[in-house]
Parts: sequence; C-alpha cells; structure tokens
Amino acid sequence: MAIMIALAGKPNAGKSTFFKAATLADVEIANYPFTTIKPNLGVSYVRTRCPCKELKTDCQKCTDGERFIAVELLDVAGLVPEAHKGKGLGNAFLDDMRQAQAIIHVVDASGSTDIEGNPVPVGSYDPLNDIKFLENEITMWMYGILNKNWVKISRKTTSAGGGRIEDVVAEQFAGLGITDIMARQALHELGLDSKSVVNWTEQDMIDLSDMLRHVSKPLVIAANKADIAPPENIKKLMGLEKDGYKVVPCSGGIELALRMAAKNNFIDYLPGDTDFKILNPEKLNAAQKAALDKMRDFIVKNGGTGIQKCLNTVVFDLLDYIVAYPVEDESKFSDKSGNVLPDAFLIKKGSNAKDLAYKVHTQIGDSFLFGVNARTKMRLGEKHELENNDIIKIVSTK
Ligand SMILES: Nc1nc2c(ncn2[C@@H]2O[C@H](COP(=O)(O)OP(=O)(O)OP(=O)(O)O)[C@@H](O)[C@H]2O)c(=O)[nH]1
Repeated sequence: MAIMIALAGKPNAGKSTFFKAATLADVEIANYPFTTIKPNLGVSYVRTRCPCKELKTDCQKCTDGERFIAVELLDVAGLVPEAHKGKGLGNAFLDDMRQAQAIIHVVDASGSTDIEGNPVPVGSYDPLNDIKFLENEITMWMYGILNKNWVKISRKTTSAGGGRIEDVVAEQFAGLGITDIMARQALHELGLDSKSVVNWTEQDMIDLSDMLRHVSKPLVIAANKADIAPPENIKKLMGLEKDGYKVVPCSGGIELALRMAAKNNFIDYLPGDTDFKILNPEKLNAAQKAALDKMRDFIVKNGGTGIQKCLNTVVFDLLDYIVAYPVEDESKFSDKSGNVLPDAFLIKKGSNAKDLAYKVHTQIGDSFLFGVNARTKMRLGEKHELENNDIIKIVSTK
C-alpha cells in the first residue's frame, strides 16, 4: 500500500498551489500504478540519496544521484470552522482524511487570510490560531463517531464475554488506521479502562479522540507563504517545535514557479535543491531575471523552498520509513537484465528482509528463505532489522 499524505488547511492557505507544485514532476521516475483516480489525488515524491554514486555504478533511476520515490498526495477540501458539524464541505474534508497516514497542515504564515480564508492585510491574522483549529476539527469529528456508536461500544465491552475496550475502539476506527496497540496506549495514558466505560464523561471521550488523532494522523506544519510572511510569524510558528511539533517554513508559490521554469528548460532545478542554474540567460527578459533572483534569495536563505522538506519530514521523521533496494544480482546490484538498483521501496523502520520480500510480491514473501546484504554479502534472517539504504537480494523458493 502506498503512503498517502493529506494536505489540509483552511481555504486560501495555499493547498492547491502546494499540491500543483508537489505533483508536477520533472524528474526521472518509474511509472506509478494508480489505484484510485481522483482529481485531488496526485503522485508526489520523497527525495533520497541514491546509493549508486557511493557504489560507483550507474543507475537509470536517479537524477544526479538523487532518487525520487513515489507517495500519494491528497488535496483535501478547505476546512472551515465547525466542519465536523457539516459546515462548508465539512464531512467531505474529514472523510478524505480517513485514508491518509499523515497530514501536512498548510498554514498561511503571512497572516493574510482570516480563519475562514478571507483576505485580510498581511500580518493582521495570527496563524497560531489555525493550529488548534485544525486539530480540534479532526478531534471533534472523531468524537462524533465515538459518541454516535457509544451505546454499542459500551454494550460490547461490558456484556459477559464482551471484547476488550482497545479492540472495540480500534474496530470502531479501523477505517482510520487505528490499531488496538494505539488504542491501548491512548487509554492507558488517559487512565481509562473497560471497567470505567459506563462512567466515562463527554470530556473523557473527547480526550480519547484527541489522543487517537495524535497517534493516527501525525502532522507537519507547513508555514506557507514564507516568502511574504513577517519574520515574527515564522518565529512564532517555529516556537511550536518546543511543544513537539515539526514546523517547516515554505513557499508553495516559489516551488511551483521553479518547477515550471525547470520544465520549460529555463533553469536546472530539482525539487529540494538549495539553488538553481539558469540555462539560457539570454532568453530571459529583465522581469523574469528579477523574479528568479528573488526566488534564489529565498531558497538560498531557507535551504530550499521547504516543499520537499515537508514531504521528507512526514515520511522519514513522522512515519519512520527507511529506503531499501531489492536486487536479484547482488554482485552487480541489479535485476536479471542488469538494471542497477531498479526499485526503491519505502519500508517501516524495524522491517526485515522478509517484510521487504512481501513488499516486492506476496508470493516472494510467502516463499522467503533469507536475504543477502549486497554490500557485505552477509546472509540476513528474519530477525535482522534492515537499515536505511540497504541493498538486499531476496532468496526464496520461488
Ligand atoms: N506569496 C505567496 N502566495 C501564495 C503561496 N502559495 C499560494 N499563494 C497564493 O495564495 C492564494 C491561495 O492559494 P491556493 O493554493 O488557491 O489556496 P487553497 O488553500 O488551495 O485554497 P482553497 O482551494 O480555497 O481551499 C493564491 O492567490 C495563491 O497564489 C506562496 O507560497 N506565497
């Protein structure tokens, strides 16, 4: 299953621009099999250093040693206050969110849009307000689900031979990716158990929903429109990091302009680069040059536009994925036809060679014997945890 990331935020925060930028690919990439075709679902990429350079071989799957691995990006409808009660596109927004493993919360850091997305003078709205607002909408939506099914849940857990509370809660939220382990952890932290179910207050249920939101939908804050944001707003948003948030100043607008310029061969730029090269300066007019200079200032100062960083932060930091490269010929790091490092897979940290085998194909997983680390030629059993950038030959009976 592909990783799906939701882009969420209030109207006019810049989600569509972010989405357009992040899904406009101009890199060497493998065909991506779409499972669902929806206008607001696109393919984006995380960027990682391809091992081919270190191995001094040539692969056909990276650009200048930078490998782009597909993830799905979902542009969800703009969120307005009380969406959980059905306001605006309310439930459409929240239903979209179900399938996502994590959220990029696009915040208008410039403070030029109010809570409903209406334009206001730059700096006049405090973007900190948006953080709790989005979290509250998701929490209250989950609380709504819990509350609606409350009678059923309490009956299931209190009747003779009834289920464990964590299983019942997990079952209720299965569509949201909540496991019994997550539910147990949340219940434990709140000091709630099956025995007390009948005495749970509304606040207990809201707290549980909030905790489950936190574990099942981790989020990164994209402090967007950083190109026009007052520095104190960026500072304020960055201050959230001390509360455990991940915050990335970014500009979807600049990323989109740079990707378009690269696509049209005006510049040499890869998503995530911290600078770019103008290819044919003589073809640019003064206004275009000035615009590119301004964008260069921004990315040099900020270490990129921040868009790639948002995606990488979600996948590698929040969701704890690593990259592994399955190969068939461990001496050439290639498949049978000699294609070097033909595939890159995102797997959860803690995975072993057998888990990787299942990612490649269910049959290969089922008939897994052992893995071979292509660099060291060491045999890897099922207990051996893979490391980031491992290149693995899978030996199976098939
Ligand atoms: N300066 C600046 N403006 C931006 C940036 N990203 C988006 N904008 C502008 O902000 C406005 C809203 O952007 P959209 O991408 O349409 O916002 P949205 O969140 O998708 O809005 P809805 O579709 O209404 O939910 C547009 O005028 C964009 O040009 C940015 O990084 N910098």
